[in-house]
Amino acid sequence: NLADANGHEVRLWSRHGSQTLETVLKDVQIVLSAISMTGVRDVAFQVNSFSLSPETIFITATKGLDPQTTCTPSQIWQTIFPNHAVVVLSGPNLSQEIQMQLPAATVVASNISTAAEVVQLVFSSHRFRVYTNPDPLGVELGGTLKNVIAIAAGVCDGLQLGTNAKAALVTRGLTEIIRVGNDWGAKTETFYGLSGLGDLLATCNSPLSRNYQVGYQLAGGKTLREILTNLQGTAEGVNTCQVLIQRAKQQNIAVPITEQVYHLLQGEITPRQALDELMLRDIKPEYNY
Ligand SMILES: NC(=O)C1=CN([C@@H]2O[C@H](COP(=O)(O)OP(=O)(O)OC[C@H]3O[C@@H](n4cnc5c(N)ncnc54)[C@H](OP(=O)(O)O)[C@@H]3O)[C@@H](O)[C@H]2O)C=CC1
Ligand SMILES: O=C(CO)COP(=O)(O)O
Repeated sequence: NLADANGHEVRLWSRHGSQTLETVLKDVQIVLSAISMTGVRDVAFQVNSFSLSPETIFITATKGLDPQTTCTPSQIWQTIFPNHAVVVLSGPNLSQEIQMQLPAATVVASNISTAAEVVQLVFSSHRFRVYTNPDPLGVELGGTLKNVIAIAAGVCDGLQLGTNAKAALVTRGLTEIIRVGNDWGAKTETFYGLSGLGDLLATCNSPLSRNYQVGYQLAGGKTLREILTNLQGTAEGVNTCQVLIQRAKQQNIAVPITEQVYHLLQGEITPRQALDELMLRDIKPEYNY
């Protein structure tokens, strides 16, 4: 554990553990939430029922969107804890590689720069390089939206479409992420950083990624149900795709790759049909300058 290695006292909580959440949170200075999206609101409300110091900083590492409200996890934490600093931690951080102590970098982002700097110090080491960033929404959306593109990248590799196709998919995927992110209020530059392009590259190129695995195995002919039953951990991109489609429709944003991933996950089309749909779209300029 990175914070533990830096000499900090770290306490872990899981709903299956023997200690109550209240006991674990007694007198803590920082609360790091790395639960999957489905549990965020519920756990945040539980935490709110305990008395915490007003100085307590919340860190959120969850990469998902709330199906009811389309809110990001940090927006949920900030709404429930309006007077606390909330920091988003996100980057190209495949957990198995971090556990193997391989070198990695990440981003900690907050509207309150001093809180981001505190968190930067807690986790920084010779094997984990931590950058601060003042755009928490952009950092969070980069980590969240890339999961949908990672599903598409897994399909691309599963169908053996080649390196050119993969490069095109990932690049146009980033364009799509930026379009959604800008509309949401995030800064374009953030998506070219570690939590955007960086995490997109890691996730789209690694069989360690659960989201990539979903796409790869769909291309291999498995059903989504079969894949999710056997998957170790959560592939957030499956739910994120649904929420993203909803939001893109509301806001009238073009998200062609996400649309095909959505139809594929719904079982409405085959991976080959999704590819044809993408390739046969109307021709257009690369950018609307
Ligand atoms: N910020 C970053 O750099 C990274 C972020 N992530 C993100 O972190 C999140 C977790 O990933 P990961 O650990 O791999 O996922 P897992 O599916 O392995 O773990 C999810 C955890 O959330 C817990 N959980 C879910 N719902 C609840 C609930 N209602 N109450 C209490 N606990 C709950 C689960 O508990 P239980 O075991 O009891 O079900 C489990 O411990 C995901 O959103 C993922 O995208 C992942 C990698 C890097
Ligand atoms: O977000 C991740 C790495 O940064 C983990 O990706 P998966 O959730 O697809 O495994």
